Amino acid sequence: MTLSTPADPKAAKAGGLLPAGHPPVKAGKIGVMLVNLGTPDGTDFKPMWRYLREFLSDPRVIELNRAIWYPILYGLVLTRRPKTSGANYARIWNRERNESPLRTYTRAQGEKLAEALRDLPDVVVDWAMRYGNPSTASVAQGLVEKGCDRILSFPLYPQYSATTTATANDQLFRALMTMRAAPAIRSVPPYYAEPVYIEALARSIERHLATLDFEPEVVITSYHGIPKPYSDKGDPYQAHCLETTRLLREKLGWSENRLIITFQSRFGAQEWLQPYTDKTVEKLGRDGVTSIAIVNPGFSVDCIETLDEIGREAAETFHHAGGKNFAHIPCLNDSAEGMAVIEAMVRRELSGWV
Ligand SMILES: C=CC1=C(C)c2cc3[nH]c(cc4nc(cc5[nH]c(cc1n2)c(C)c5CCC(=O)O)C(CCC(=O)O)=C4C)c(C)c3C=C
Ligand SMILES: [Fe+2]
Ligand SMILES: [Fe+2]
Repeated sequence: MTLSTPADPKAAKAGGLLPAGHPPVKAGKIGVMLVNLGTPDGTDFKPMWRYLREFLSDPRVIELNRAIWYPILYGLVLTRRPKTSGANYARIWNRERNESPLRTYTRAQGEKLAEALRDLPDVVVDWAMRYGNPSTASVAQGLVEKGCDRILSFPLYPQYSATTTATANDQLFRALMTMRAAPAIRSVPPYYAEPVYIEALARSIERHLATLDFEPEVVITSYHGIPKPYSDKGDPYQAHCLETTRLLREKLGWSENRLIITFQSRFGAQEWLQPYTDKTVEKLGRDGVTSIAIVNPGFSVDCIETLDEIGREAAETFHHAGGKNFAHIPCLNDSAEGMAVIEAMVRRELSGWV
């Protein structure tokens, strides 16, 4: 069959040259997909078990040999953790929507981004999770069905780690494996040093500190940790975190003693990146520091790790160690500063496609 160049290029995009009987070809749209980590569908044992099983079965997250890990996972972790973690999630649950804050904020980011990109009529925005719902596969499929033959995926992690960014990308490509007409893919790179991100963090910190009735002597930038061996083997995550904190310190004009870096959320027995957040908070309290604030630059939205582990646990640790004033600075979430970062990254990475 000879195909001739159509007078209307849009007709070619829509499959205008197809032989009779060929299924319609949907094309011409560009999907933008925000991807966050994932979260349980409920706080009861079953949904917690399902979420933790999917998360902790990911070999990017737990690198142990499966023959060693699965008996521990199924015999120890999944028999206890769904209950204890579920109780923590219950404390921060968004009861109005019956969902976790991570999902509420990620949805809000998606909706606000769609609004901000209204000048790009061929762009369709959606949001997905690496673990749980809405799944990466279902959202990618939905975008393709809407006519997206290109998808820009945005793993919402400012600092790259194989345990987060890489596995989000893996999951998207895994979804493409079952598609006959798979879209072209671009992925937003880590943005740990982007001026728009550093500026947003600095403005957000200043704005929240101005609302406090005390001035923190020390502000901690607390990042989710990873096991130290992952870092030693070449995961650039620690370097990205150190650079974000350095640039933030520079932007705020603060000293190395005023803005410090720690790592939180240890899991399992091995050593994780240090210094640990909980130990540091305890030491500051014991050393006579009376006022501190903690900010979580590595979390795009507030979640169990920021609201409960920092907002509740770290505050308790500090008070028990003798500290007086504690503040948790919210994540960028869907604030104007936060949306400026997401929009700037997306517009830049869409170049050549729109
Ligand atoms: C070995 C285990 C884990 C690694 C490695 C890990 C890396 C990592 N995680 C985040 C971001 C988040 N983690 C969250 C929750 C969470 N993380 C782990 C374990 C590892 N994370 C567990 C078991 C959980 C579930 C909660 C619990 O049971 O303690 C979340 C919050 C999700 C939510 O629903 O609110 C985020 C976000 C990063 C950035 C990271 C490595 C850089
Ligand atoms: Fe985690
Ligand atoms: Fe935690």
